[in-house]
Amino acid sequence: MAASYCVEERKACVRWVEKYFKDCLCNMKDEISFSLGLTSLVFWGVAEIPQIITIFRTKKSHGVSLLFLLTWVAGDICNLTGCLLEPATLPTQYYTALLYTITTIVLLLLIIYYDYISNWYKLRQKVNHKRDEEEERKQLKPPKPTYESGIPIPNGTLKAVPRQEHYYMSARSLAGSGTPPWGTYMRAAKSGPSAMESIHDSSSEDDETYPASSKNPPTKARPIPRPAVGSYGTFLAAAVNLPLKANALREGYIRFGGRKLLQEYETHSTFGQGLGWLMAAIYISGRIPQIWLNIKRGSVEGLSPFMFIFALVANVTYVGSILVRTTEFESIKANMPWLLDAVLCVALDLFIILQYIYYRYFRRKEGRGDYYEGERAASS
Ligand SMILES: NC(=[NH2+])NCCC[C@H](N)C(=O)O
Repeated sequence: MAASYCVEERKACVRWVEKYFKDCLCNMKDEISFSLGLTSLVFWGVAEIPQIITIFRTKKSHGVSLLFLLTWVAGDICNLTGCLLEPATLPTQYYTALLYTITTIVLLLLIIYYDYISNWYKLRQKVNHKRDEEEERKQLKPPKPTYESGIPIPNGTLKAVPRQEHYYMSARSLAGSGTPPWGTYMRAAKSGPSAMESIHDSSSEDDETYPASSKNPPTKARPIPRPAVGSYGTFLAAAVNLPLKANALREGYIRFGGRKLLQEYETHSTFGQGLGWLMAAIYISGRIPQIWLNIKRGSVEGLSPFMFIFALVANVTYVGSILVRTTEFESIKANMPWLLDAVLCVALDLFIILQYIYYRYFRRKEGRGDYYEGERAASS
């Protein structure tokens, strides 16, 4: 790639920055701006890691507001698109947006796992365990035969059948019916002939009849076939490709002098600006659920203060990177949603950090916070 040249400074752009960030550093101001942008990128890259660790350690996510994280993801989508469409934004802004979108999605998946999937799995295990116990108990103590209840057996003489026998027979008759188990058609369509083979295999197993007096009655649950993993692979490939495509779009804009070109297409810029303002509104309002959650719980247990400290540093350096680069009114105006958002988020993060200090160190001593209650319960 041919290095670009700063006409004003009469020197080549910094090569690696141009190569990897598509940015040209001509002078000291550009270099400071880029360093600040890079600092912001690093801080955003690590900001959510302390919260991820806290959730991993406690296996609970009750300290962080799910709504707050959802607003982050919604804001991130607007941000990414806005950065792509607004030519006045810096390349580091775009890469930062890409990075924190990924870390927030990881954090969100972790919360969904601990709050929903893991709980649901534990509950299911409990239910299964209970059912197994009940079944075991039933088998140890077979119920007394009843002669009034039960489904009449076709071709059968009207003789009294003990209840337990009815249970085995009806289960077997279901297994032997022409209806294949749920999902087997799907497996056949996905995996072709080999799947058909396995279906036949399993149905031949089903066809085996177990005498009612057999020592091993067919009480074992039949495994339900799972869908093939291929479809997840397709999804993953598409997801990985998406940022690359977005990047290509951005690269295309830049290569063809896109920043200037896009400025000529007012509609793009207006749309980018609109998304920028929407993003700012979403990000700013997103802090409210977290502040409210802290107040409601009267505690900050399970919340990592480092997430907000790092976010604060990241937002300050982000503002710095924009303002150091240019003080031209036009550029500042175009970057206004990003600047305003970062400044207001700094103020709100400061508030959350103060909340943290209050609930963690002052309220605790007063004996009203969760910590105090928890400690009291543990010591008693
Ligand atoms: N997923 C993220 N971390 N997004 C970054 C949000 C940036 C925004 N200025 C804020 O502090 O809320």
